[in-house]
Amino acid sequence: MTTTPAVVTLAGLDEGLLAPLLDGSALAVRVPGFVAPTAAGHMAGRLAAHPSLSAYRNTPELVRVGLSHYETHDADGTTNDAALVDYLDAAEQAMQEIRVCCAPYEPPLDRLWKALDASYGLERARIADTPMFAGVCRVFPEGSELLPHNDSLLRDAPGLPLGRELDGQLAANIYLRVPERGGELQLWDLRPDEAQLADWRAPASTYGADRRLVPPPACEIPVAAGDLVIVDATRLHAVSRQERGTRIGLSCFLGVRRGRPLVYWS
Ligand SMILES: O=C(O)CCC(=O)C(=O)O
Ligand SMILES: [Fe+2]
Repeated sequence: MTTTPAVVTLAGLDEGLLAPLLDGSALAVRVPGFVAPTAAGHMAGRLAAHPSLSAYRNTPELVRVGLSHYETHDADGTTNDAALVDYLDAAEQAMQEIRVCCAPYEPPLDRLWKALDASYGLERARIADTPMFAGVCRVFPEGSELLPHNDSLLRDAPGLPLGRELDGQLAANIYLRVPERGGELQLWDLRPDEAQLADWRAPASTYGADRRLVPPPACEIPVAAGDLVIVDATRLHAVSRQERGTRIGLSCFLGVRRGRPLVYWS
């Protein structure tokens, strides 16, 4: 078995930002201090007080501002048509409201998207002709965690043509507030297939693996407020328990299509 060097740290958004992930030579790319601490604190405070802050429709332990496409599925994987309509209808307004929470600072995901567009080409993912929502704000309350899982649009939304166009799926996270203890991003050098994931599935979870069954992670990134971290979402990853305090971040997926612009959504 070959091992992948864990984390590439960059001083800023350089041209080759995604190269170590696209060529599979690293598990994560990280830009420490992508958002200044004062700005990150301001955004976290505004987002944590947002009136729409609520739990995922299908994963009650996750709390967010903005809807994730993942929430438009029922437990058996079928699309919930009403949830999909709600998701698409709410997209523009939710993106605007998150930008308002960032003001007077430039919304950090907009800054990332601009840089990726300049380097690789980037467009909003669409369902039929309607742009998808992008840039969910996730709040991890004290005591919460994200079990080991991976993300694949093709698996999670088999009816969506976009899933079949993707050659890869990355996840970008910008951390705005981190707990005093816990909340590390855990990464595995593993791309488990569906049979393996089914064997590992935690009994009470709709999405994640039982930590006692999976091998120890290849690395743990102790994230700091203001950091940008991008990972290959198709590899196993998790967030350790927030032992004390909450963790707040902005997140989107980046779809990789050979010879075509990247696409982004949440
Ligand atoms: O919040 C994080 O650090 C990672 C969350 C995650 O699972 C993802 O972005 O796909
Ligand atoms: Fe994930």
